Amino acid sequence: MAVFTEVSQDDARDLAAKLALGEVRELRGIQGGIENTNYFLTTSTGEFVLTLFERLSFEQLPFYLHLMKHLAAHAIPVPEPHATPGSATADNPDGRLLQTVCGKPAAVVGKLRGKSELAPTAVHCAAVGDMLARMHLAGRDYPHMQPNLRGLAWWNETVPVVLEHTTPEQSALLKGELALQNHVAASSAYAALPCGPIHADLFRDNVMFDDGELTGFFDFYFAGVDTWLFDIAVCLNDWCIDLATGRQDDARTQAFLRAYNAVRPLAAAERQLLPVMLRAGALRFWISRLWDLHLPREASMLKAHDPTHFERVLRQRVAQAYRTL
Ligand SMILES: Nc1ncnc2c1ncn2[C@@H]1O[C@H](COP(=O)(O)OP(=O)(O)OP(=O)(O)O)[C@@H](O)[C@H]1O
Ligand SMILES: N[C@@H](CCO)C(=O)O
Repeated sequence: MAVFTEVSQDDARDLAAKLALGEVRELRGIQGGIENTNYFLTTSTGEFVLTLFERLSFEQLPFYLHLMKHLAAHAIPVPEPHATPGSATADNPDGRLLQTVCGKPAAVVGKLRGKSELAPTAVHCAAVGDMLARMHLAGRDYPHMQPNLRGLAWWNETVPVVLEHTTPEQSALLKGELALQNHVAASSAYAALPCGPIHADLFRDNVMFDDGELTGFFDFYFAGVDTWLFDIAVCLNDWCIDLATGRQDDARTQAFLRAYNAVRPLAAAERQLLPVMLRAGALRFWISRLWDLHLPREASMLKAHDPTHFERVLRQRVAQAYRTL
């Protein structure tokens, strides 16, 4: 269960008072998630999610919290972070969104309606594609900058660490794909890709649906400024594949891309680089899953995600790229 840090009723009462959320009715640890400590917090004024950040620092967090606030203000359905009343200033019109609970950085955001759709149809994929394009456009005037902290620099740092735990065939694939991504990142086509704040982890378990309606994107804590195409690739690799084999599902892929394109048409460089970006998206999560499995955090009592899933997805994407050459 994803409660690395126990929050007491007293802590919750103090926080609710500080944020003017009313009287605490219930505080319940959330099962699921592998990064942060999450609680559902019910008060006399509503339902919220309290997150204690286990890895991100006080310096890194304002980027994510202000991004959520910005997107919510642009009608993108995301959980809205709550500010300490009266903390808004001319320099910081959103107010103080970051709190401290049990010595850790923490935030309280609105609870979204619904549940994740783990077996999506083409209709769900179209809804995600449409909203992702809207989110990218809404982020264009977001004034803060923080790179994708799980981008190419992190892959270059982390691959040598995980290679100790992989077979010779896996090591060859990891090294070859990393070399390819470094080469692509230095190309003029890559430099032409449009960039902005991206979610970077928009898997099925980070989107809510209620009765068929998309009610929100959440878990923005891997967001960063990167290419919009990387966000698209991450989605296609999770929403639009056959989960058993890692193979692309053409109907769902087309539905996603058509809906995205209807809001924001893909640029020529994006069409050109989509196959290699799908490989980048698979590589990113293969690396992080290897890292989470073989270098677990001390407090982790969690079931790590299976890295071989993304090895399969990557091998499928490599084979697919050759087919389209
Ligand atoms: N704003 C929200 N509204 C409703 N439910 C939420 C919200 N935020 C989190 N949850 C619930 O809490 C669970 C865990 O949250 P989350 O996915 O953010 O975990 P995490 O450990 O921070 O991240 P990760 O998915 O990267 O492991 C979600 O699956 C969801 O059920
Ligand atoms: N979405 C990630 C988990 C961390 O957000 C994965 O499936 O590996």
